[in-house]
Amino acid sequence: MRFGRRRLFDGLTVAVEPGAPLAVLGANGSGKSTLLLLFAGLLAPTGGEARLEINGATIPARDVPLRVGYVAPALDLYDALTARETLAFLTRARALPDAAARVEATLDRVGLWGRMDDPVAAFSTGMRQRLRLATALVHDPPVLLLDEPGATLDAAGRDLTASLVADGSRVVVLATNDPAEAALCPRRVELG
Ligand SMILES: Nc1ncnc2c1ncn2[C@@H]1O[C@H](COP(=O)(O)OP(=O)(O)OP(=O)(O)O)[C@@H](O)[C@H]1O
Repeated sequence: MRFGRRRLFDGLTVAVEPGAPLAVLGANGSGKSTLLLLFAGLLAPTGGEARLEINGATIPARDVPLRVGYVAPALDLYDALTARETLAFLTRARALPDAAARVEATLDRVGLWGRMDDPVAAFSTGMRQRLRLATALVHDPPVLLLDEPGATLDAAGRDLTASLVADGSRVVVLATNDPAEAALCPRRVELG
């Protein structure tokens, strides 16, 4: 992957098992966010291809959003929608079953049950981050890509991200500069 003449990484293969989350570490600008964007299929590599394989099967590009939950600080939310409407939109876009119950259970999981009918415009920074986590969880993906998930969260919110990272049923990749978050992961890769 390159930006102009700056090469970030080349020929990188990462195998991550459920129950053994991988921390992606490195200085500011080393490429952590870029790597997660590539994994999420949200950025095309400048050369070659980025491929996501689960149990040896390559996931077609169009299916990657269904198999991956992605959270990053820059992920935009729609201010005009409520939290419930935000997730309802995603359940429709992803044609998910049991949409109403799924939306409510997910908002409960991230601690937004009591505010689910408030517009996102009225949400605090940490509440927005909790809603970002909800957007990554609502389709119950086997892969979670978390870019600095706890940066704006309170203690309960950081416990929530810790429980997501520790969830042995999912493949988790966590990009972070926070040593406490990194310590949740038994495996690490250092960029730069
Ligand atoms: N859209 C872009 N255009 C040009 N350069 C970019 C772009 N996105 C990222 N870069 C460059 O790629 C490098 C890696 O950026 P990236 O955001 O992946 O780093 P990071 O490790 O996540 O940093 P941080 O710890 O600050 O979040 C930086 O040098 C950055 O300037």
